[in-house]
Amino acid sequence: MTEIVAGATIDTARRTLAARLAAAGLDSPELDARLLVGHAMQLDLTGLVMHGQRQLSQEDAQRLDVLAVRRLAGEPVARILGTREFWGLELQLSADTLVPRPDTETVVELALEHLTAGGDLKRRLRIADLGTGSGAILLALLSELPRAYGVGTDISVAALETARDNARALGLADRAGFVACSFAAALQAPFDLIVSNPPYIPSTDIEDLAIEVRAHDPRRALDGGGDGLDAYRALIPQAARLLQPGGALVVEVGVGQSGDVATLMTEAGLAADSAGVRADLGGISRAVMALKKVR
Ligand SMILES: C[S@@+](CC[C@H](N)C(=O)[O-])C[C@H]1O[C@@H](n2cnc3c(N)ncnc32)[C@H](O)[C@@H]1O
Repeated sequence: MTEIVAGATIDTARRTLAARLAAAGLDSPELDARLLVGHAMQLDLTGLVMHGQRQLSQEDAQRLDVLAVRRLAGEPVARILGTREFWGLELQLSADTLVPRPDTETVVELALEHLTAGGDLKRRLRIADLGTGSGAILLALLSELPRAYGVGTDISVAALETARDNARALGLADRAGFVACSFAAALQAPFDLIVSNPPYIPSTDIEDLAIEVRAHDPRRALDGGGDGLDAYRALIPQAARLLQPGGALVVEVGVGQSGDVATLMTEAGLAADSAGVRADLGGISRAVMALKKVR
Protein backbone atom coordinates (compact mmCIF):
# COMPACT_ATOMS: atom_id res chain seq x y z
CA MET A 1 0.00 0.00 0.00
CA THR A 2 1.51 3.38 -0.98
CA GLU A 3 -1.37 5.68 -0.08
CA ILE A 4 -1.84 7.18 3.37
CA VAL A 5 -5.47 6.39 4.18
CA ALA A 6 -7.88 7.18 6.99
CA GLY A 7 -8.09 4.30 9.44
CA ALA A 8 -4.39 3.40 9.08
CA THR A 9 -2.44 3.47 12.32
CA ILE A 10 0.25 6.06 12.94
CA ASP A 11 2.87 3.29 12.68
CA THR A 12 1.52 2.17 9.31
CA ALA A 13 1.29 5.73 8.01
CA ARG A 14 4.89 6.35 9.06
CA ARG A 15 6.15 3.20 7.32
CA THR A 16 4.09 3.92 4.21
CA LEU A 17 5.42 7.46 3.99
CA ALA A 18 9.02 6.32 4.61
CA ALA A 19 8.68 3.82 1.75
CA ARG A 20 7.35 6.54 -0.58
CA LEU A 21 10.19 8.90 0.33
CA ALA A 22 12.76 6.10 -0.08
CA ALA A 23 11.33 5.15 -3.48
CA ALA A 24 11.77 8.80 -4.54
CA GLY A 25 15.46 8.57 -3.60
CA LEU A 26 15.37 10.98 -0.65
CA ASP A 27 18.33 10.80 1.74
CA SER A 28 16.74 10.19 5.13
CA PRO A 29 13.29 8.71 4.50
CA GLU A 30 12.77 7.21 7.98
CA LEU A 31 13.62 10.39 9.86
CA ASP A 32 11.69 12.60 7.44
CA ALA A 33 8.63 10.34 7.77
CA ARG A 34 8.77 10.48 11.58
CA LEU A 35 9.04 14.26 11.58
CA LEU A 36 6.25 14.75 9.04
CA VAL A 37 3.85 12.29 10.71
CA GLY A 38 4.66 13.91 14.05
CA HIS A 39 3.94 17.35 12.58
CA ALA A 40 0.64 16.23 11.04
CA MET A 41 -0.46 14.54 14.28
CA GLN A 42 1.06 17.17 16.60
CA LEU A 43 3.14 14.55 18.39
CA ASP A 44 6.83 14.63 19.26
CA LEU A 45 9.02 11.60 18.57
CA THR A 46 8.18 10.02 21.94
CA GLY A 47 4.47 10.65 21.35
CA LEU A 48 4.71 8.88 18.00
CA VAL A 49 6.01 5.74 19.72
CA MET A 50 3.43 5.91 22.52
CA HIS A 51 0.51 6.45 20.15
CA GLY A 52 1.70 4.23 17.30
CA GLN A 53 -1.59 2.32 17.21
CA ARG A 54 -3.82 5.40 17.04
CA GLN A 55 -5.80 5.54 13.79
CA LEU A 56 -5.69 8.47 11.38
CA SER A 57 -8.94 10.35 10.76
CA GLN A 58 -9.84 11.52 7.27
CA GLU A 59 -8.44 14.99 8.10
CA ASP A 60 -5.22 13.50 9.53
CA ALA A 61 -4.66 11.47 6.36
CA GLN A 62 -5.32 14.48 4.11
CA ARG A 63 -3.03 16.70 6.17
CA LEU A 64 -0.23 14.16 6.04
CA ASP A 65 -0.71 13.63 2.32
CA VAL A 66 -0.24 17.36 1.69
CA LEU A 67 3.02 17.28 3.69
CA ALA A 68 4.17 14.19 1.77
CA VAL A 69 3.53 15.86 -1.57
CA ARG A 70 5.54 18.92 -0.48
CA ARG A 71 8.48 16.76 0.64
CA LEU A 72 8.34 14.68 -2.55
CA ALA A 73 8.52 17.93 -4.54
CA GLY A 74 11.86 18.68 -2.86
CA GLU A 75 10.83 21.00 -0.02
CA PRO A 76 13.12 20.40 2.99
CA VAL A 77 11.50 19.05 6.16
CA ALA A 78 12.70 22.09 8.12
CA ARG A 79 10.78 24.40 5.73
CA ILE A 80 7.66 22.27 6.03
CA LEU A 81 7.89 22.24 9.83
CA GLY A 82 8.91 25.92 9.93
CA THR A 83 11.54 25.24 12.58
CA ARG A 84 15.07 23.90 12.87
CA GLU A 85 17.21 22.99 15.84
CA PHE A 86 20.63 24.65 16.01
CA TRP A 87 23.03 24.30 18.94
CA GLY A 88 20.14 22.75 20.88
CA LEU A 89 17.95 25.84 20.32
CA GLU A 90 14.68 25.64 18.41
CA LEU A 91 14.66 28.37 15.76
CA GLN A 92 11.68 29.56 13.72
CA LEU A 93 12.35 29.91 10.01
CA SER A 94 10.78 31.98 7.27
CA ALA A 95 11.08 32.08 3.50
CA ASP A 96 13.72 34.81 3.98
CA THR A 97 16.04 32.84 6.26
CA LEU A 98 18.52 30.12 5.43
CA VAL A 99 17.84 26.80 7.16
CA PRO A 100 20.73 26.74 9.67
CA ARG A 101 23.11 23.85 8.98
CA PRO A 102 24.85 21.58 11.50
CA ASP A 103 28.20 22.51 9.84
CA THR A 104 27.71 26.08 11.04
CA GLU A 105 28.01 24.87 14.64
CA THR A 106 31.76 24.65 13.82
CA VAL A 107 31.84 28.48 13.87
CA VAL A 108 30.19 28.53 17.30
CA GLU A 109 32.61 25.90 18.64
CA LEU A 110 35.72 27.69 17.39
CA ALA A 111 34.55 31.04 18.76
CA LEU A 112 33.69 29.58 22.17
CA GLU A 113 37.01 27.74 22.38
CA HIS A 114 38.86 30.97 21.64
CA LEU A 115 36.93 32.81 24.35
CA THR A 116 37.40 29.94 26.82
CA ALA A 117 41.16 29.90 26.21
CA GLY A 118 41.28 33.63 26.94
CA GLY A 119 39.25 33.15 30.14
CA ASP A 120 36.61 35.44 28.62
CA LEU A 121 33.40 33.49 29.15
CA LYS A 122 32.12 35.63 32.02
CA ARG A 123 33.27 38.98 30.61
CA ARG A 124 30.85 41.56 29.23
CA LEU A 125 31.65 40.71 25.65
CA ARG A 126 30.41 42.55 22.58
CA ILE A 127 29.62 40.27 19.67
CA ALA A 128 28.50 40.94 16.09
CA ASP A 129 27.03 38.37 13.69
CA LEU A 130 27.15 39.62 10.09
CA GLY A 131 24.42 38.09 7.90
CA THR A 132 22.57 36.67 10.88
CA GLY A 133 19.60 35.11 9.02
CA SER A 134 17.48 33.33 11.64
CA GLY A 135 19.94 34.59 14.30
CA ALA A 136 21.39 31.09 14.62
CA ILE A 137 25.06 31.85 15.39
CA LEU A 138 24.43 34.93 17.50
CA LEU A 139 21.73 33.29 19.62
CA ALA A 140 23.81 30.14 20.10
CA LEU A 141 26.69 32.28 21.39
CA LEU A 142 24.47 34.38 23.67
CA SER A 143 22.94 31.19 25.08
CA GLU A 144 26.46 30.15 26.19
CA LEU A 145 27.77 33.55 27.27
CA PRO A 146 25.52 34.96 29.99
CA ARG A 147 27.19 38.38 30.12
CA ALA A 148 27.61 38.91 26.40
CA TYR A 149 25.67 41.38 24.24
CA GLY A 150 25.29 40.90 20.54
CA VAL A 151 24.10 42.54 17.37
CA GLY A 152 23.02 40.67 14.28
CA THR A 153 22.96 42.38 10.90
CA ASP A 154 21.34 41.35 7.66
CA ILE A 155 20.51 42.87 4.31
CA SER A 156 17.08 41.21 4.57
CA VAL A 157 14.67 43.10 6.83
CA ALA A 158 12.33 40.09 6.79
CA ALA A 159 15.10 37.77 8.01
CA LEU A 160 15.81 40.19 10.87
CA GLU A 161 12.15 39.98 11.93
CA THR A 162 12.54 36.23 12.29
CA ALA A 163 15.84 36.62 14.15
CA ARG A 164 14.15 39.07 16.54
CA ASP A 165 11.28 36.65 17.13
CA ASN A 166 13.77 33.88 17.85
CA ALA A 167 15.67 36.05 20.32
CA ARG A 168 12.40 36.80 22.13
CA ALA A 169 11.26 33.18 22.16
CA LEU A 170 14.61 32.07 23.62
CA GLY A 171 14.63 34.74 26.33
CA LEU A 172 17.68 36.45 24.80
CA ALA A 173 16.05 39.61 23.43
CA ASP A 174 17.43 41.87 26.17
CA ARG A 175 20.98 41.02 25.06
CA ALA A 176 20.43 40.93 21.29
CA GLY A 177 19.94 43.78 18.83
CA PHE A 178 19.29 43.55 15.10
CA VAL A 179 20.27 46.05 12.42
CA ALA A 180 19.53 46.15 8.69
CA CYS A 181 22.74 46.98 6.84
CA SER A 182 25.35 45.50 4.55
CA PHE A 183 27.45 43.29 6.83
CA ALA A 184 29.04 45.66 9.42
CA ALA A 185 28.45 48.95 7.57
CA ALA A 186 26.25 50.47 10.33
CA LEU A 187 28.15 49.12 13.34
CA GLN A 188 30.47 51.01 15.64
CA ALA A 189 33.59 49.66 17.33
CA PRO A 190 34.67 47.94 19.43
CA PHE A 191 33.77 44.25 19.29
CA ASP A 192 35.45 41.35 21.09
CA LEU A 193 34.13 38.80 18.61
CA ILE A 194 32.74 39.06 15.10
CA VAL A 195 31.24 35.98 13.45
CA SER A 196 29.75 35.45 10.03
CA ASN A 197 28.40 32.74 7.80
CA PRO A 198 28.07 34.84 4.65
CA PRO A 199 26.82 33.76 1.22
CA TYR A 200 29.74 31.86 -0.36
CA ILE A 201 28.49 29.75 -3.26
CA PRO A 202 29.95 30.84 -6.63
CA SER A 203 27.00 32.21 -8.65
CA THR A 204 27.35 29.69 -11.45
CA ASP A 205 27.29 26.73 -9.02
CA ILE A 206 23.89 27.56 -7.57
CA GLU A 207 21.91 25.80 -10.32
CA ASP A 208 23.81 22.58 -9.54
CA LEU A 209 22.82 22.52 -5.86
CA ALA A 210 20.20 20.09 -4.54
CA ILE A 211 16.62 21.25 -5.11
CA GLU A 212 16.18 21.58 -1.32
CA VAL A 213 18.79 24.35 -1.38
CA ARG A 214 18.51 26.04 -4.78
CA ALA A 215 14.71 26.22 -4.76
CA HIS A 216 14.10 26.88 -1.07
CA ASP A 217 16.99 28.81 0.51
CA PRO A 218 16.95 32.54 -0.34
CA ARG A 219 19.31 33.34 -3.21
CA ARG A 220 20.94 36.18 -1.29
CA ALA A 221 21.82 33.72 1.48
CA LEU A 222 23.74 31.61 -1.04
CA ASP A 223 25.20 33.76 -3.80
CA GLY A 224 28.83 34.71 -3.15
CA GLY A 225 29.48 36.22 -6.60
CA GLY A 226 31.76 34.97 -9.37
CA ASP A 227 34.30 33.12 -7.20
CA GLY A 228 32.16 32.87 -4.06
CA LEU A 229 34.37 35.31 -2.13
CA ASP A 230 32.56 38.65 -2.65
CA ALA A 231 31.09 38.73 0.86
CA TYR A 232 34.48 38.06 2.49
CA ARG A 233 36.04 40.90 0.48
CA ALA A 234 33.38 43.22 1.89
CA LEU A 235 33.16 42.08 5.48
CA ILE A 236 36.74 41.20 6.43
CA PRO A 237 38.11 44.79 6.16
CA GLN A 238 35.03 46.05 8.04
CA ALA A 239 35.59 43.50 10.82
CA ALA A 240 39.31 44.31 10.99
CA ARG A 241 38.40 47.94 11.75
CA LEU A 242 35.74 47.10 14.33
CA LEU A 243 37.56 44.49 16.42
CA GLN A 244 39.44 45.55 19.46
CA PRO A 245 43.06 44.39 19.81
CA GLY A 246 43.04 40.67 20.61
CA GLY A 247 39.47 40.36 19.28
CA ALA A 248 38.58 37.51 16.93
CA LEU A 249 36.87 37.19 13.57
CA VAL A 250 35.44 33.72 12.92
CA VAL A 251 33.80 32.98 9.57
CA GLU A 252 32.30 29.96 7.90
CA VAL A 253 33.77 29.04 4.51
CA GLY A 254 32.78 26.78 1.64
CA VAL A 255 34.74 23.80 0.34
CA GLY A 256 38.26 24.84 -0.69
CA GLN A 257 37.88 28.49 0.41
CA SER A 258 39.80 28.47 3.71
CA GLY A 259 43.17 29.44 2.18
CA ASP A 260 41.76 32.34 0.14
CA VAL A 261 39.79 33.62 3.11
CA ALA A 262 42.83 33.41 5.42
CA THR A 263 44.76 35.44 2.81
CA LEU A 264 42.02 38.10 2.76
CA MET A 265 42.22 38.24 6.55
CA THR A 266 45.99 38.69 6.48
CA GLU A 267 45.69 41.39 3.80
CA ALA A 268 43.26 43.23 6.10
CA GLY A 269 45.94 43.28 8.82
CA LEU A 270 44.55 40.41 10.90
CA ALA A 271 46.67 37.54 12.20
CA ALA A 272 45.45 34.31 10.57
CA ASP A 273 47.31 31.01 10.80
CA SER A 274 46.60 27.31 10.24
CA ALA A 275 45.71 26.86 13.94
CA GLY A 276 42.68 29.03 13.26
CA VAL A 277 41.08 26.64 10.77
CA ARG A 278 38.51 24.14 12.03
CA ALA A 279 37.06 21.19 10.11
CA ASP A 280 33.40 20.17 10.29
CA LEU A 281 32.26 16.60 11.06
CA GLY A 282 32.78 15.71 7.41
CA GLY A 283 36.47 16.70 7.64
CA ILE A 284 36.02 19.83 5.49
CA SER A 285 37.75 23.04 6.62
CA ARG A 286 34.64 24.99 7.63
CA ALA A 287 35.55 27.77 10.04
CA VAL A 288 38.46 30.21 9.80
CA MET A 289 39.56 32.48 12.64
CA ALA A 290 41.90 35.47 12.68
CA LEU A 291 42.81 37.83 15.49
CA LYS A 292 43.26 41.58 15.56
CA LYS A 293 46.90 42.19 16.44
CA VAL A 294 47.76 43.73 19.79
CA ARG A 295 50.17 46.56 19.06
C1 LIG B 1 24.48 31.78 4.48
S1 LIG B 1 23.23 32.80 5.20
C2 LIG B 1 23.63 32.59 6.92
C3 LIG B 1 22.49 32.83 7.86
C4 LIG B 1 22.80 32.49 9.32
N1 LIG B 1 23.90 33.27 9.81
C5 LIG B 1 23.13 31.02 9.46
O1 LIG B 1 24.31 30.69 9.62
O2 LIG B 1 22.21 30.18 9.39
C6 LIG B 1 23.85 34.41 4.79
C7 LIG B 1 23.02 35.56 5.31
O3 LIG B 1 23.67 36.77 4.90
C8 LIG B 1 22.69 37.70 4.49
N2 LIG B 1 23.34 38.65 3.57
C9 LIG B 1 23.61 38.54 2.26
N3 LIG B 1 24.25 39.64 1.81
C10 LIG B 1 24.39 40.46 2.88
C11 LIG B 1 24.96 41.74 3.06
N4 LIG B 1 25.53 42.41 2.05
N5 LIG B 1 24.92 42.30 4.29
C12 LIG B 1 24.34 41.64 5.33
N6 LIG B 1 23.79 40.41 5.22
C13 LIG B 1 23.80 39.84 4.00
C14 LIG B 1 21.60 36.85 3.86
O4 LIG B 1 20.37 37.56 3.83
C15 LIG B 1 21.60 35.64 4.79
O5 LIG B 1 20.72 35.82 5.87
